[in-house]
Amino acid sequence: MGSDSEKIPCLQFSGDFKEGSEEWKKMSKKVREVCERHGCFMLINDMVLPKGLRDDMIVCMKELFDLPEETKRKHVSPKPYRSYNCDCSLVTMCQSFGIDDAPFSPSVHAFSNLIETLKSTSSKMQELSFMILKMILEGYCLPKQYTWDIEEMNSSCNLRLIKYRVPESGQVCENALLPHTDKSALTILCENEVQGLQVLTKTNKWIPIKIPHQGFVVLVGDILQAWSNRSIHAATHRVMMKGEKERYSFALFSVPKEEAKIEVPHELVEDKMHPLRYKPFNYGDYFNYYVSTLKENALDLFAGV
Ligand SMILES: O=C(O)CCC(=O)C(=O)O
Ligand SMILES: [Fe+2]
Repeated sequence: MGSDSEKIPCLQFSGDFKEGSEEWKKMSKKVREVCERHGCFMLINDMVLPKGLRDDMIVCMKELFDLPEETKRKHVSPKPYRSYNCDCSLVTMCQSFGIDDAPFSPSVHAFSNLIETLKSTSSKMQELSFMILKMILEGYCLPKQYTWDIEEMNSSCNLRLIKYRVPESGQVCENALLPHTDKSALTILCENEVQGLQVLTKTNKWIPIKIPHQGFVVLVGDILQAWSNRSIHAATHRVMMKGEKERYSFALFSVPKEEAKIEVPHELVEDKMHPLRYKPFNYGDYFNYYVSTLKENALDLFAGV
C-alpha cells in the first residue's frame, strides 16, 4: 500500500461549478497539481456524466460480449486497437472492442442496439475530457490562445470496452493488462464493481485504484505529458485480476487527429529549470512509431530532446 502522499486523490466536480468561477479556478489548480504529482485522479462528477450511465454501459457491454465469437470477430478495422481483440499474446486475460469516433459506423449488427448508449456515453465523456483539459490550461495560467491546442488534443476519441476473465481457481494475475502509458492526451475510465486497476507511483510502487461507485478515473496520457514539457506525468498503469467475478471496464481516449502537431507552449519552457524536453512532432507519426515498436519509453525515444 502507498503512504498518504501516494494516495490517489478523489476530486468532485459538482454544485455551482461554472467555468471561470472562483470554485472552478481553485479546482483547476488542484487538477494541475494532481496531474503533475500522480498523473491520474479519481473523479466524481454528476453534472456532465449523469448517474446511472455506468450501469447502462455495463449492461450494454455484457450483451455485447455475450454474443457468439464469430459475430464479435466481424468487428474489424484496419486501424490498430479498433477491432475486436481476444486473447492476443500480450493480453491473455481479456477481450476488447475498440470503437472509433462518434458517430459510429457499426460493423456488427448487434452494435445497432447499443449505439445510442455508446454514442451518448462517449460524447459526454469527451465533453468532460475537454473540461479537464481547459482546467489544466487554467491551472498553468496559460493564455486563451492555447484553447486551440487542447481542442486539437480532444478532437478525436476512441472508446474501448474490455472484459477480463476470472483467473484459474484462486490465482492472482498481476498483468491481466500489461503495464503501459496511454497514447492519448487524456483517458477517462470506468469499471463494474470489480476493481483491478493499479498505478505505478513515481517511487516505483504499484498502488490499487479504488474507483468510487458511479465515479471515474482520469489518466494522463503521453500526449499531455509531451505538450506540458513533462510537467504533467503520464501514469503507467496495469490491471491485476483475482477473485471470482469478471471485470468490465470502458475507457474513452481523447486523441488528436493524426495530422496534428504537438508542440510545447513556450511559456512552459525555461532554460535552467524547465529546458525543452520534447521536439514538436506529428501525432500520427508518433502513434505509428509506437505501434511498430511497442516500446515502453516510445515517447522519449521518438520525440525526446
Ligand atoms: O481496464 C482497465 O482498467 C484499464 C484499461 C487500460 O488501461 C487501457 O485500455 O489502456
Ligand atoms: Fe491504459
